[in-house]
Amino acid sequence: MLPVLLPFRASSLPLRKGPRTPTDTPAVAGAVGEATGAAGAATNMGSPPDTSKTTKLDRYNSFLRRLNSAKLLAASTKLLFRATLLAAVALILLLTLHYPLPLSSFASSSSSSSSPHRSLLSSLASPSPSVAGSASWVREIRRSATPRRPHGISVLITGASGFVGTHCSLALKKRGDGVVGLDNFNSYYDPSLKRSRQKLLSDHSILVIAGDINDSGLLAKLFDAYPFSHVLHLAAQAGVRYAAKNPQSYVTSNVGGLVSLFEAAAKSADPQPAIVWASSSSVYGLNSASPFSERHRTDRPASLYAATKKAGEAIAHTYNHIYGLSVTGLRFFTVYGPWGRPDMAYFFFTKSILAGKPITIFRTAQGGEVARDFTYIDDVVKGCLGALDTAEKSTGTAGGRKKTGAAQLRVYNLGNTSPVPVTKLVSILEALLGVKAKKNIVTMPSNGDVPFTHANVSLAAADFAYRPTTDLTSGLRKFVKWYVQYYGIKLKAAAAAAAASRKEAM
Ligand SMILES: O=C(O)[C@H]1O[C@H](OP(=O)(O)OP(=O)(O)OC[C@H]2O[C@@H](n3ccc(=O)[nH]c3=O)[C@H](O)[C@@H]2O)[C@H](O)[C@@H](O)[C@@H]1O
Repeated sequence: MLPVLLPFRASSLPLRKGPRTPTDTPAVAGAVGEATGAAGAATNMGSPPDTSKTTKLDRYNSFLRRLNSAKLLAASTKLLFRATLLAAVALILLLTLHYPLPLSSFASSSSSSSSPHRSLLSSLASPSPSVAGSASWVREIRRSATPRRPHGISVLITGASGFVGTHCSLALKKRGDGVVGLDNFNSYYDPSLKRSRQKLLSDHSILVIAGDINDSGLLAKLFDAYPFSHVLHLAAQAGVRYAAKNPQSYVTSNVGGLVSLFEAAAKSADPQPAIVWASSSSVYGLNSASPFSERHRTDRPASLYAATKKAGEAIAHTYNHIYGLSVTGLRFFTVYGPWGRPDMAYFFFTKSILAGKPITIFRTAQGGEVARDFTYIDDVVKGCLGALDTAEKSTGTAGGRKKTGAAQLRVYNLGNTSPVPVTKLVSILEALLGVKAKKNIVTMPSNGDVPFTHANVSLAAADFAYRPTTDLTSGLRKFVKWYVQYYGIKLKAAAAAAAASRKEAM
């Protein structure tokens, strides 16, 4: 809320308008009063005082004094008003910087331009942010969080402007559930893509709050604003190889952020929500038994990323055990699709292939193919919704004081069940883009990658009918369609340019 200013109305004071005279200033008015008084005293010595004159003079003097003190008051009031106004403007500026615009303040024009991210940037300039905790902020949250169907759920989605977060938000909203997003819009990859996703969600009346999961005050306010039945916790530092470059960011988001969220859910939320969160197939690490089953060992992570996700599963156990939080971990297997993550291979391969630039394809130390159980986003979304729908209530009391019984604790693989070599992924992309890739085949660097992943999803199939249905070619076709539309690429022209640059390089 903006501070409400109630300025004095200087004009309501009895001040004379018109040109200034010497009596307009207190110093001159005082001098006039004193001189008149001295003259009066001299007259008193010789003859009876003309009381009518002195009384008039006294009245006149006192009127002048009142007039001048009123003017002084008016002048200082004006000064105070201006200073308050200035301070208010400074405060508004400060708050705008700290709390970027909520989604609802975006222009609601549903741009059909080939590059919506550009139109979004202009809409970001629109003012009127709501401050966390203010009445209008709470109203916006309640509007977005309230389900529109009988028995609908209300979900707080962290990482809502991320890849999986965006798709899950839309799917939940579509079926009538309430959704509020939280995202810190960090710059791990192009934040304008995250803002474009936010705009997409805005167009579907989904509010995304700009904020960090490590901000426990903000989390408390969110849980105060609405009794969310569920949290879908997707905010994380993703990426396997980046962990070697920026290890601390993984600890901050995937361990610190997770604890911060569990703390708020256990102790601030009333009632405690059920939590579904994103773990990762990477927890299987050096596991060689295949396909990966939830019963397999996960104590040999190959990257710090994997180690923080594994730590998350252990932390989930603790909060479930102590506070009765209902927690479900989902081990995602290399999720891909429209609105995807630019740090992932399928995404940046596409960009490089279209630009006629070389791509690096890893092979194992033994010279074998590296393969992934690439999973299409729509299948993963179905898995997320299935997990939310079958999540039982938490059993802890508000304030995290005690639990009334054992709470649900689950973990599921969400994969595609059919690993595909990376070389095959590249040849599918080449066919879809109509461009041959320039390939550098190198031995997989030992910075966290594993040679293959392969999901056994029988547990998710049994518990919430999870059945992946999208093969890699169909899924990549949808991705490429989105990619060229989003970036405004004319595929034929791009293919011709890439072919020309290939010829040049030969
Ligand atoms: O499912 C998972 O557990 C993980 O999936 C992905 O990790 P990753 O499978 O390594 O996905 P990409 O980075 O897109 O790599 C895909 C495949 O391409 C290979 N690759 C990657 C990069 C490159 O330059 N060349 C290359 O051949 C990788 O070795 C891998 O086999 C995500 O980045 C993680 O956030 C997620 O948790």
